[in-house]
Amino acid sequence: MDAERAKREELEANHQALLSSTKSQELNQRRELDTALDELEALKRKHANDVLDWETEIKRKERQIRELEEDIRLRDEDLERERETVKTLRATVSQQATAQLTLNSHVTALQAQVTAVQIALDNSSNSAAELALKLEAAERRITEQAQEIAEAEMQRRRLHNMVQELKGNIRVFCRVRPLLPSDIPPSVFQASNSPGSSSTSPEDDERRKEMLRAQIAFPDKMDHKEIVLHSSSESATGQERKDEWQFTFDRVFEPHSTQAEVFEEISLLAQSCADGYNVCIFAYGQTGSGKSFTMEGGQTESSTGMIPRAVEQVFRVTEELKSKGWAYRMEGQFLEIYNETINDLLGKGEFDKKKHEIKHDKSGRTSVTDANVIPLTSPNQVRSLLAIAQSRRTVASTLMNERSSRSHSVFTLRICGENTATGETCEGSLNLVDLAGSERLDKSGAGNDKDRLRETQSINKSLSALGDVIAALGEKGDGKGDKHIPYRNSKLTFLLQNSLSGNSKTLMVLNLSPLANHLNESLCSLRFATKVNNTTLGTARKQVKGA
Ligand SMILES: Nc1ncnc2c1ncn2[C@@H]1O[C@H](COP(=O)(O)OP(=O)(O)OP(=O)(O)O)[C@@H](O)[C@H]1O
Repeated sequence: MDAERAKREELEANHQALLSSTKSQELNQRRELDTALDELEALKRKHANDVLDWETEIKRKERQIRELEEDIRLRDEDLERERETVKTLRATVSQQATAQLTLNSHVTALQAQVTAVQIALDNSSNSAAELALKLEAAERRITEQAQEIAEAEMQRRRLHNMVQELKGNIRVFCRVRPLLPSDIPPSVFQASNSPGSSSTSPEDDERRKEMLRAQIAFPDKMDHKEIVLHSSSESATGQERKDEWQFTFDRVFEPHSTQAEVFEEISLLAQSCADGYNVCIFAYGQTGSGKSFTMEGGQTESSTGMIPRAVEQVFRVTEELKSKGWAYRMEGQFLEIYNETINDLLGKGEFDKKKHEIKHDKSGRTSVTDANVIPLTSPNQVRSLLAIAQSRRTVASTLMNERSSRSHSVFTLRICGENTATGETCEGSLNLVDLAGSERLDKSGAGNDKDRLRETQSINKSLSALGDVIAALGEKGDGKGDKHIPYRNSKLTFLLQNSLSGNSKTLMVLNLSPLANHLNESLCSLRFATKVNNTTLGTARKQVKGA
């Protein structure tokens, strides 16, 4: 029994020990469990945090993905466009390539042509070189011949000049101006353009112009010395009456003659003032007949008048004579004679109020008191002086020419030369005179206007004084040595006294209007010029020519 008890006790003890060990084990396990639970809790929290972080990250990534997807979409679009462009470019490149091929074939064809042309050109330049040589030789020949012709012409002119001088020192040229558009009354054109008119052809216009023209013929086609005027009229008995007037002058210029052609004939005369002659060139004729055009000319090179051409010629000659030891001094004076009063056209101010007097000294020099005498250094300077003078000229309106010059203008170029090598000196003068219109009273429309009447009377007085002086000089040449020369009858003749007598050379250019309306005026002018032409100035007698 004891044993059983002991055993039971042992068992109880063991059970007790086991229980306590189990208890402590349980305690331990519980502690471990708590720790594990704590850890689990911490892990759970961490996990929740991690989950939150991941969710945020995922959202960010999703946004990035969306952005990337948009980017990709845009890029795809770009790519598509680029592809289209590439496609178009490929098509263009392919077209260009085709065009290039075509061009290449053209270029090849052109190169072949160029080669052919080059060969032809080489051949041509060889023949051109040969032709150039021939041309050069021909040009040389032509230049030589032209020089020979010019020398022969100069010789002819000199001989002609000598013959003229032997005949006497007064010459008369006659120049007929062309018909101007301003000569044609508007009614002529109205008639040709009126609705009822049967024809408007240029031939008809020409025929109508022909009716306005005076019948003037120039029969002498060789020497150009004759002019013939015709007129036909009806007599009181109804019969047709034909008249013809024939005149001969030293030279007759037809309407188409140029300023250069007229000057050619007077160039020797102009240059002889450098040899010490007194030269006087007058332009005579009715208003509007072309005196100012002949003497002063127009604005263009070809229409330059006798005054600027003569001045240029004198400058040229004096320049040429420098090589022969001559030195020249030139001076100019430009006067106007209006109503028998002298105006200085080179004076200062708008109007010349000074009273000028003409003086002749014993040595044959003429001077005008208080008139400006300007040293001349170049033709250009003379041109500007002429322009100043022109603007100062007295012009007034008459029925016959709107810008009618109612005064005489006298341009004087005085030239003094000295030859330092030979000791010679010479003094000459060139007077270029643009006379006032020569028409008679009734035609100029002066009848009703007192001032115009006075102008016309003084113009007529001085022109007839000029005629009388020339006639008296002619009679003196005829052997009536003591013949009185009425220089003092007009300012014009008194001013030109020394240039009209002695060794002076005088040329009168008679200007004529081409109009039938002016035929009577033209006849008066032609008769006056014939009287002058039949006069002898100087030593020899001029031959009388028929009129
Ligand atoms: N040979 C010509 N060629 C062309 N036009 C000319 C010619 N002669 C004259 N004329 C023109 O005729 C018109 C009248 O000429 P200009 O004024 O020279 O006449 P004028 O005789 O000097 O007249 P005025 O006595 O009034 O001075 C001008 O318009 C001028 O340009």
